[in-house]
Amino acid sequence: MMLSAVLRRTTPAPRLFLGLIKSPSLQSRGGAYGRGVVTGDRGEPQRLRAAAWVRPGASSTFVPGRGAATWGRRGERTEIPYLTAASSERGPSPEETLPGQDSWNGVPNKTGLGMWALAMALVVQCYSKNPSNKDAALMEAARANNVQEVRRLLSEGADVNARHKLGWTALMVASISHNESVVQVLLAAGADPNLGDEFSSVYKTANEQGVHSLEVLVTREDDFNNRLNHRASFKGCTALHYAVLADDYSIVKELLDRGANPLQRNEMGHTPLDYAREGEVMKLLKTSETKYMEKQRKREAEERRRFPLEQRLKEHIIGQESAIATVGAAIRRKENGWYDEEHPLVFLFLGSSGIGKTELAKQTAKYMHKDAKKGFIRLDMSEFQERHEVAKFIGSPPGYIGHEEGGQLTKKLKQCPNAVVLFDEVDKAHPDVLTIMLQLFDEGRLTDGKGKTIDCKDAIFIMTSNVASDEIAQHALQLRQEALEMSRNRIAENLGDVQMSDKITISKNFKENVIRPILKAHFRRDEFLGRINEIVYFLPFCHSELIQLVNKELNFWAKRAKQRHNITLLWDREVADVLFDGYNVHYGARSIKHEVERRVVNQLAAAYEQDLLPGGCTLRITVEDSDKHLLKSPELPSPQAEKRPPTLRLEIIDKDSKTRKLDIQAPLHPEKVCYTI
Ligand SMILES: Nc1ncnc2c1ncn2[C@@H]1O[C@H](COP(=O)(O)OP(=O)(O)OP(=O)(O)O)[C@@H](O)[C@H]1O
Repeated sequence: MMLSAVLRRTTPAPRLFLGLIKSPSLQSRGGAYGRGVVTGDRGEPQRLRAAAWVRPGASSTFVPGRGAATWGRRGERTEIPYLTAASSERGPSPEETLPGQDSWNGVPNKTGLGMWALAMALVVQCYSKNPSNKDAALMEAARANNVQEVRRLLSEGADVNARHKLGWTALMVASISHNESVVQVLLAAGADPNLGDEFSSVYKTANEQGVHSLEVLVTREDDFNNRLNHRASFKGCTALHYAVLADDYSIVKELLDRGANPLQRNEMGHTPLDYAREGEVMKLLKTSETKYMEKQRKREAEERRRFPLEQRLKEHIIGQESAIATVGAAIRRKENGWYDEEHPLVFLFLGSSGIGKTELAKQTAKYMHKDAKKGFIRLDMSEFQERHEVAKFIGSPPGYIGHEEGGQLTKKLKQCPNAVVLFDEVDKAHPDVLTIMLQLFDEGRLTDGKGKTIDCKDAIFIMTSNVASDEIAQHALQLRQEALEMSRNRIAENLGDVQMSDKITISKNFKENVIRPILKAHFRRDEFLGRINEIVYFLPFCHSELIQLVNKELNFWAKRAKQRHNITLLWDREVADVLFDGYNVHYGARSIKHEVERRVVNQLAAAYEQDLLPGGCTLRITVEDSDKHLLKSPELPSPQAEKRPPTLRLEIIDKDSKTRKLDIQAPLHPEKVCYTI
């Protein structure tokens, strides 16, 4: 079924025939489905190709050299220009017709057959025998099974993985054409057997590239063969897919031995095995799949051991160590097969705004899926507050508006049933939506508005909520304050080596006695809470984490300054202490981002606009009156701190290391005020 979908139908109508002319003395070979090939034996002429659509039953006469094709019925002629480049060769006389023309266009030219020829003929392309482009020549040699030429071109620097402008590689061409020796030479030269074809179908590729579909068809059929269905999509097909389509055992084996991935899917989601016929090739692919899976599993396990998930997450997320540890442990259980296969993993992320809940979900999706776009589904649950919005979630039933569109969740889950799904602000969702989610978490499947069931036991569901965030923040601040007090006392009592630790963990007691009742009151359903595998707590940032966040943000802008304006941006250590003052526990890391934009980036932009920043300069951010600035912890507001707020200034470091403060005019009062924030 699958195979026949990509192989051509046997009675196509209208038919296409092609003419390839190599020299004036013409011969023709009849081909299947009306394909005609005209070849010659004199000189080293240009190769010309022409194509025309002919309805079955029409007769045709091919008149090369005069720039016209004639399709006739009992001698009537309709002339269509088609061979503009033919004049470069000594052509046959205009009236010369092709021997065997009846067979090469595949239709009888006897009387009584109507010329309802829809004929459209055109010049497609003109190739010289020795194309200056080595990569194109390599493709040609691969197609023609010219091993020596392939070797020569490779030794002269042709790119073994170069693509035809329509998307395929020489290895794909050699694989579909049964050219085993060429396949061997290409693989030995480093051809990647796992590259996917960029060619989709004739019509789609023609559309995408803005080329006539006939030109695409002719080119494709020339390099591949005309048994492939030009309506089917070949995007993502590897050389192995093509070797399987050609049912060529030796080439399939060669490719597999050289690292071809038998599990690689094309864009339609099919592996090479899906196209295999019963027999040796199918057997070989089945055993290779099993071996490859085992190898892949070992490689991934090794990778995880060397570079654990927690470490990856910490590269992007500052603090939130216990959240990272909880998520990391659950995913490790799942990856190593220590989990309940009947249910998906469900997390509830709790904490105030801007402290990394969404970021952790995103990074988890990135880790789990190479295709981060499909592998991460995010739904803002505040869009599902009304009962009727359930339909938006899973799709409307038949007869209702939007039935055809499908649901926001179901549509995306269908594309990637093992995605990481983020339900943002789940507390805002209507109870009916929660009921559907409960079914999803419980059974690991979901039925959409069209009655189709999507199995998603392998998905990871993450809900976020700000419910109880004040309680969590207060509790964390209190714990931190207690820890700080204890440290201070120990210092006062001179107890020696005291480590001031910012790290705290929420007690089990607090979770059970404070958080659970709030959640229960909110979600009103024990079974809903019961289906959550892990409730993950996100805590407000401590001092050292805030300094890291400020530096992360400044680094981001320094990178931008370098990339966009070739400006090197440096800053004093105290700058971070000043900027972290902008932290607001209700907005989390976002408040730090805004503070950096307000106090640093605004100055940079104004200085740039006022032409104060020569290209390639080095800038430093400094703190004015830094000695008057007393450090304060965000969670411990101190009354004596900062009587006069410290300001940030930009200075240029000259080549002789001398510094010069920039006089940036405040944009609203350019004549008066100096810009310092
Ligand atoms: N712990 C963190 N480490 C690094 N960056 C962070 C952290 N927390 C937040 N950010 C940054 O702050 C911004 C907002 O974070 P995020 O979207 O994860 O917040 P959230 O906790 O999901 O908040 P909300 O509930 O408002 O959606 C993002 O740009 C993110 O990169």
